Amino acid sequence: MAMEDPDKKTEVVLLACGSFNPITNMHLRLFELAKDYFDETGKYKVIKGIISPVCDAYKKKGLISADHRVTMAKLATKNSDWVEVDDWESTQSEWLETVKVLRYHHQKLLSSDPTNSLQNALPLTKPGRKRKQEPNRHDPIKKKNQSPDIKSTPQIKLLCGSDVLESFGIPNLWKLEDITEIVQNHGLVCISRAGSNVQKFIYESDILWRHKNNIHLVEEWITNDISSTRIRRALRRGQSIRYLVPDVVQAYIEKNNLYNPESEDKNAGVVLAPLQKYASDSKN
Ligand SMILES: Nc1ncnc2c1ncn2[C@@H]1O[C@H](COP(=O)(O)OP(=O)(O)OP(=O)(O)O)[C@@H](O)[C@H]1O
Ligand SMILES: NC(=O)c1ccc[n+]([C@@H]2O[C@H](COP(=O)(O)O)[C@@H](O)[C@H]2O)c1
Ligand SMILES: [Zn+2]
Repeated sequence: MAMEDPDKKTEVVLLACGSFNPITNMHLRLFELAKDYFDETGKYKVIKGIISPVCDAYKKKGLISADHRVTMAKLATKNSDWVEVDDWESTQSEWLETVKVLRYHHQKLLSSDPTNSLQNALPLTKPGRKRKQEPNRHDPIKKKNQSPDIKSTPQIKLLCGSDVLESFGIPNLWKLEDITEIVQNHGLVCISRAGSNVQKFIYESDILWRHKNNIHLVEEWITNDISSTRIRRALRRGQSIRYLVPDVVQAYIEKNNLYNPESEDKNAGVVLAPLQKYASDSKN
């Protein structure tokens, strides 16, 4: 039997995309749950977590400005030594598909990796020269053949709750090619509730079933139904949100009076960006 070599663990970066309107303790828990899961496999090492708040052009009802959402996420992760906030997606003027955010962070990891010879040979910014898609390192054989001092670029996996996975089934919300690229080239980590039917959902989808080895289901045993919607609702009703969001986030919300009936009316009656995009696609 092969001995476990800690140096040969596959490094993983977790990327969570969402509104974070506002960030809650549960969002932070997602990262801890996923990290524990990967640690326990003995095969992966989570080296970083990235929170990427969606941009304002997503047009979700009640979505307050990205500036505030990013600031709150940064406050919430100030004490974490491995989870950080990236504002690249949030500062885009148009809504971006999640797969594009994954691609961006994958490229960023490649370009920051000094041991990556592909990167040295093909500069990212070279115009008119299309980079070949970097093969992912899901092949354990390939990994074993690498010399121990050469670290492969980490894999970047999309971290989400089961509602996001199940939203793959909503018509005109996700493109099949995007779902395919996410599960085939990157991977998905889904935090699910005990007894949730994510497994059935995967079973019923040919594409998810084909790539089920790249979909990690993490069971959340200490269940917690905190959601941003409920936080905003409590705030509108003047109820306490203490212990549901970090104290610094609560203080920031109160100081800036971020959530009220008016803010909840933002984008009322506006169609969500992906629905707008793909519904018009299917008409053309
Ligand atoms: N209680 C939870 N359990 C599992 N996943 C969660 C939970 N709350 C949020 N998530 C996940 O966090 C990510 C960001 O979600 P989002 O910003 O929509 O937060 P939310 O709390 O679901 O907000 P909203 O109520 O506005 O939809 C998503 O992947 C979502 O599935
Ligand atoms: N086709 C897509 O890539 C697609 C569709 C719907 C939502 N999303 C993303 O999923 C996340 C969902 O966030 P909410 O649960 O707050 O709506 C957002 O980051 C959004 O950009 C992506
Ligand atoms: Zn949500």
